[in-house]
Amino acid sequence: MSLTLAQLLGGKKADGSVLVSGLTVDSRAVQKDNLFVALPGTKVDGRRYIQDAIRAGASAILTTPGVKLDDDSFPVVEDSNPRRRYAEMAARFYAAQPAVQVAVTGTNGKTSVADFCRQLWGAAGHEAASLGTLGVRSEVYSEPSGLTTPDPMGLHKALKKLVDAGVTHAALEASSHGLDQYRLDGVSIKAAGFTNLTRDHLDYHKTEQGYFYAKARLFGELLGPGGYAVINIDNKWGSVLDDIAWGRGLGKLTVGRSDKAGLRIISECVLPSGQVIKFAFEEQVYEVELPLVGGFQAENALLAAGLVIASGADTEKSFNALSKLAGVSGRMELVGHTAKGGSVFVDYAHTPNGLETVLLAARAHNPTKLHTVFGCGGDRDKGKRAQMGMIAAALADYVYVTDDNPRTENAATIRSEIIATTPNAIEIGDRATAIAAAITAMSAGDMLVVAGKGHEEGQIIGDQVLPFSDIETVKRLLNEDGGRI
Ligand SMILES: CC(=O)N[C@H]1[C@@H](OP(=O)(O)OP(=O)(O)OC[C@H]2O[C@@H](n3ccc(=O)[nH]c3=O)[C@H](O)[C@@H]2O)O[C@H](CO)[C@@H](O)[C@@H]1O[C@H](C)C(=O)N[C@@H](C)C(=O)N[C@H](CCC(=O)O)C(=O)O
Ligand SMILES: Nc1ncnc2c1ncn2[C@@H]1O[C@H](COP(=O)(O)OP(=O)(O)OP(=O)(O)O)[C@@H](O)[C@H]1O
Ligand SMILES: N[C@H](CCC[C@H](N)C(=O)O)C(=O)O
Ligand SMILES: [Mg+2]
Repeated sequence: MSLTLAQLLGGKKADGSVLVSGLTVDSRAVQKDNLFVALPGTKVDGRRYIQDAIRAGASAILTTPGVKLDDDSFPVVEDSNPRRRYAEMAARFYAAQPAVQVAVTGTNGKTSVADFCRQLWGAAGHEAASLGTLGVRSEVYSEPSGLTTPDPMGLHKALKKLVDAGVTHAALEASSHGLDQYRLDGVSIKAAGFTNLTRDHLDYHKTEQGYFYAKARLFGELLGPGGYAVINIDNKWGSVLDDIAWGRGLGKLTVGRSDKAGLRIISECVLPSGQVIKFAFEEQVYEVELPLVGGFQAENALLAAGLVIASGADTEKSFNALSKLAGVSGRMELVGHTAKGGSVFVDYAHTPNGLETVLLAARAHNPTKLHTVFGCGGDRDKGKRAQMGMIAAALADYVYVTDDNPRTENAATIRSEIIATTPNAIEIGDRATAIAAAITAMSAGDMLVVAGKGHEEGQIIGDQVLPFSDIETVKRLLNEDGGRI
């Protein structure tokens, strides 16, 4: 499959004889007639590899203005924002996207909301997909993913595969890195969702404002005229996005517990493995039994309902389908019970607010004692560590500090940065041993939340990924303990 460079530029002036067989940002992956996108990176300058790419068979280059090539007749597209241009070109290259697409951003809850949208559309009879941390998921086509928001070529290739397989509705996760790097700028979005914004990724964005601006691009730039902004307004940043949406004349639906929310949670009644939620929408009050644990899951489920309704789904059917939602792997997932009668949950909380939220959700079930096992990822925002330690110390009765994905950092150093604020923590570096110690210590009526890795099936140590799953580890230990799954 090849297009001309002129076609990729959307009819803008360019040599119609230059053929492009694919696009890539990595000179090492260049194949014959590929367009190489030479990007100034955060670690190295991709523009240094232009000659390598030409030697490997590239037919054209996309890069920033002012780059001099050995052969000045070689086709070069200059753009002061090459990442955005790359995303637009990737969209033209694959030229197929599901007719109804929504994107969701926020620090916590993106994967859950995207998954719930897929399920709600599925219940309405649509062929639907979700794309994000859990990969590309649909009944007809699935693939694993490396990134929450994939690189534009990977993303548009997946969207085309979904369309070819018959998918008409898709929910995409928009990570702050993805938005900041314009990965989604070629995607047509009917509605955009916001869950919340709390501390994360300050290693990359530096300040909370910088982090917010990246997320705000979804509402301020990506969502086109006629689009719908579906915003949880319980968080202060939600109101700012609400103003942005108002200023741009976008459709708006606010969600949350606030009196001002258009889709408003009135109350929740906790059940052993779910909750009854009462909520109001357009002068009507609804009551639904939601088979998901935790108030935050009610917020995510209603945001998903808001997104599917804003993008055309039937209101009553969407609300009714909430009672059939399946939990998302590794998100407040009840894995089983110990022989003595304690319950064990696996959750993906990897931010201070995420950990606080799940521990409070667990507390709402009145456990006799609350235990938690967690660590923090290496090569990621270090400021989260002391905050997560403090939160665990305040909210759990027993805290086990263990390893998450140390990546290239020293695991013991990461643990010590957490333990600095949780002095009574039990430190056990080996994650399976830490989970085993917590399970052994549990009594009847206790709860354990194993946090941080959720659905993950590997532990990243150095540049190796070793097989490891919290869910499988808990199952194995509960079996050994004589408990039930
Ligand atoms: C920090 C970050 O987001 N980095 C992204 C960024 O890379 P970079 O600018 O740092 O790349 P670099 O290493 O400096 O290299 C610059 C350029 O030179 C190229 N290069 C490099 C060497 C060479 O020999 N030839 C060559 O062409 C590279 O391909 C690159 O295009 O741009 C690259 C594409 O050009 C992305 O692949 C890369 O994502 C990396 C893989 C990554 O790990 N990103 C993570 C942090 C991420 O995006 N995570 C979010 C999750 C966040 C959340 O959950 O909230 C996600 O969406 O998954
Ligand atoms: N609405 C919410 N408010 C606060 N915490 C939440 C909320 N939703 C999820 N969480 C917490 O965040 C964890 C991750 O949830 P989820 O995977 O849906 O988020 P995400 O935004 O996709 O995360 P990532 O940034 O890794 O892609 C959950 O396991 C839970 O601990
Ligand atoms: N998308 C998140 C995932 C974190 C998961 C946690 N297990 C870790 O490794 O820090 C990030 O890249 O920050
Ligand atoms: Mg996610």
